[in-house]
Amino acid sequence: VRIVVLGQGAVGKTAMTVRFITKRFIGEYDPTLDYTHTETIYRHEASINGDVVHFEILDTAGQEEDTLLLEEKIKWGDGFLIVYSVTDRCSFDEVMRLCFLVNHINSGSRKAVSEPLPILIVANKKDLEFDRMVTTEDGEKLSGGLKLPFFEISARDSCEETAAVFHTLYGEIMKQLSSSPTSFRRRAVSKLMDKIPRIHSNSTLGSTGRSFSLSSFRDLLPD
Ligand SMILES: Nc1nc2c(ncn2[C@@H]2O[C@H](COP(=O)(O)OP(=O)(O)OP(=O)(O)O)[C@@H](O)[C@H]2O)c(=O)[nH]1
Repeated sequence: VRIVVLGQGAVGKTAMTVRFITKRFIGEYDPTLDYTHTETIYRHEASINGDVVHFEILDTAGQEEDTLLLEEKIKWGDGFLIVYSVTDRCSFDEVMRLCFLVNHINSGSRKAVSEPLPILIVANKKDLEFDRMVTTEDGEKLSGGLKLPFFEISARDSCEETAAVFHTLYGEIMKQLSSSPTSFRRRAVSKLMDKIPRIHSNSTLGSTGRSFSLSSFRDLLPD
C-alpha cells in the first residue's frame, strides 16, 4: 500500500515514519544530518494480523510551494496521514486545506467512491504538554466535522501509538478496497515519482535485502 504523509514543516512526519519503520525516534540520530527535510519514499514490510503488508510511505517535505507537484504525490497514494503538531496552531489550521486538497484531487481520479477516502488526522508531539497550543478537543472537533478518524500521539514517546496510526490507515485502505475495488486501479502518475529517492527496509521480517539499521542509514541516503 502507498501512504502519503502530509503536513506542515517540523510537525514530525519524518519522526513518525522512521519510528514506525525502525522503532526508533529520530532524536537519537545525528541532528546535523539534513536527511529529515529530504523527500523520501520508505519501503517497509510489516506483519499485520498475519498478513505481510508492503508499505511504500512517501514522507513529503513540509514546505511544498508547488501545488501541482503536491497533486502528483496525492494521486500516487492509496491512503493519507494528515499530521499537525499540538504545539503549532498554524500546522493545525493547515489540516483543513490539506484534507480538502486530497479529497478534491481524488474526486477527479477515483470514480464513484461512496466511502470516505482513507485519511487519518494525526496530532503529534503530545508529550510537549507545556508548549501545547491545540487542545485534544480542538482535534476531535475538527476530525469529527471532517468525519475522519483522529489520533493524538507522541512519536518521541510511543512506538505503539505510532504503529497504531499506520495499522489503522492500512485497515481503512483495505476496507475501501473491498467496498469499491475499482477505485484502487493504479492511477497514472507522472515520472516525477520516480525521482524521489527510495529507502528499503526489511527490519521486521529480516528477509533478503538490506536491513535498516542506524549504521546503514547514512549509506542508504542518496548523494
Ligand atoms: N518532543 C517531540 N518532538 C518531536 C516529536 N516528533 C518529532 N519531533 C521533533 O520535531 C522536529 C521535526 O521533526 P521532523 O520529523 O523532522 O518533522 P517533519 O514534519 O518531517 O519536517 P519537514 O521534513 O521539515 O517537513 C525534530 O526535531 C523532531 O525530533 C514528538 O513526538 N515529540
